Amino acid sequence: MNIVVVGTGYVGLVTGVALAHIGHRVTCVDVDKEKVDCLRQGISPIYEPGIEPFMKENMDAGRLFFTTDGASAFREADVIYVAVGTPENEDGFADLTYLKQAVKDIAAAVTKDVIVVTKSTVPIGTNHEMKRMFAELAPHVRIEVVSNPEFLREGSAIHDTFHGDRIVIGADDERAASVVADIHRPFGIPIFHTDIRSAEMIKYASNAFLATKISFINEIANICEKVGADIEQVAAGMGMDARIGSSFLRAGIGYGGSCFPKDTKALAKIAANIDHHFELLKAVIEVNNKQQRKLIEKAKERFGRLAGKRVALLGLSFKPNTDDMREAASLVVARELLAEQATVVAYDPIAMGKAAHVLPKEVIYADRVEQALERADAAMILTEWDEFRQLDLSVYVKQMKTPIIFDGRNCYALDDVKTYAIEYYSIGRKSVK
Ligand SMILES: NC(=O)C1=CN([C@@H]2O[C@H](COP(=O)(O)OP(=O)(O)OC[C@H]3O[C@@H](n4cnc5c(N)ncnc54)[C@H](O)[C@@H]3O)[C@@H](O)[C@H]2O)C=CC1
Ligand SMILES: O=C(O)[C@H]1O[C@H](OP(=O)(O)OP(=O)(O)OC[C@H]2O[C@@H](n3ccc(=O)[nH]c3=O)[C@H](O)[C@@H]2O)[C@H](O)[C@@H](O)[C@@H]1O
Repeated sequence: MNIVVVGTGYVGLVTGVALAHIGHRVTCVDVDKEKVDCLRQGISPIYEPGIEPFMKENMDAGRLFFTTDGASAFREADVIYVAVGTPENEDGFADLTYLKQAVKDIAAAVTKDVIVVTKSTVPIGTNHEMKRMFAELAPHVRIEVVSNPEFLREGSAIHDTFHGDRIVIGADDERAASVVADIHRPFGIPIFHTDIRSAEMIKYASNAFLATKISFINEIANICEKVGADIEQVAAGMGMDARIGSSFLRAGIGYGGSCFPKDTKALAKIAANIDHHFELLKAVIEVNNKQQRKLIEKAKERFGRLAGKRVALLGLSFKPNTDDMREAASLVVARELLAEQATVVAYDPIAMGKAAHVLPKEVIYADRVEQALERADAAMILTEWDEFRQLDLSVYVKQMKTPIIFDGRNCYALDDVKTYAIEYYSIGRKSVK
């Protein structure tokens, strides 16, 4: 099958490489020339574990190509996957500018019938709007539109693509649905066939539900702190109930990333547009906004004023194993610390390059974790990188002016911390003083 993937971001690149790996001829198209130049040299513009060798293997096998020339690629395509960004608009709704441009580009180029598969997360009704646009802009060919939302996580994107829980295919046309199902069958993942609108909703509902789990466990953690219970124990005990499930019960400083924040807001907006006030989801968002500030609150309680304090920020990306800074808690924490006139020294094993573009310019960057901790009055752990989890706790004692840790990701066992002269504040657990 001759497949084209539009957009070479986290979703497009991983989808393209995976489809090439199972034997298709895949051309990935992006409007960003720099990205395409990089990709052609076998260099991934994003940090995603395992992606580069995987790319190279399929490029060398003559199955994977990268281009900015969408028109030529579209003309040859049997199936076109659309994986462009659908970021948040000013009013919280999904911005469909890139998607609509991709539709126009495809419509202007195709000369034969083709199936367009939407991987991008799009509001309910968007695939039908795309179909309408295709009918208007390219009446000479038949373009079927299939919704195939993506559920991969950054940092484990390749694993998720080959070991996902389900592949959702939303289609009006049975033939198009079966072509897309055949493409995906080699992954050996259960395929769920449904209508287009339900497929679009499955994506938003799934992300909103996972975000709800996180805000729920964070609220329980906040209560645990006040009643003397331990959130790690509580989550473990809850998770043993198969109806609840043990995943997504890690308390912390809230969810970030390119999708939960934008997709929860978009779903609330989709609901509001039809006069449904999604109170539960609004509370999930509100709880998350507060939770991202939790360590600042704790530090203020401990120090009173933060002015003049030197604070080491450990971890800048929104989660480990990615360099993605979109909606990372570090953005909120760094800004607030600087507003309180603290000095911020930051370290991240992978994301510092990207962080420097989006964090305030006053942030100082350290080359190593030890350097970030040097002479610090406090350390704040924002991302649970293995490097921090495995760090010998004596390093905090040795390097810091005062070894006071505010751990937003519960990286250390309380019993371990207690064996050092460390003051330790984490989420939903007793403080160690
Ligand atoms: N990042 C993630 O983990 C996941 C993202 N999604 C959804 O997938 C979609 C893509 O997300 P990401 O991969 O993170 O986006 P991204 O922002 O990393 O990449 C999008 C790419 O599309 C390119 N692009 C934009 N307009 C184009 C056009 N007309 N022609 C060709 N290329 C074009 C951009 O240059 C960029 O390289 C979004 O709707 C997102 O909500 C869904 C599941 C997971
Ligand atoms: O639509 C998307 O883009 C993707 O969004 C999430 O994936 P991702 O954002 O890459 O990462 P997650 O592992 O879900 O983490 C999201 C955020 O939640 C936080 N989180 C996660 C789990 C948890 O128990 N507690 C918690 O605070 C993480 O620290 C992170 O900030 C979903 O897990 C994917 O299924 C989905 O495809």
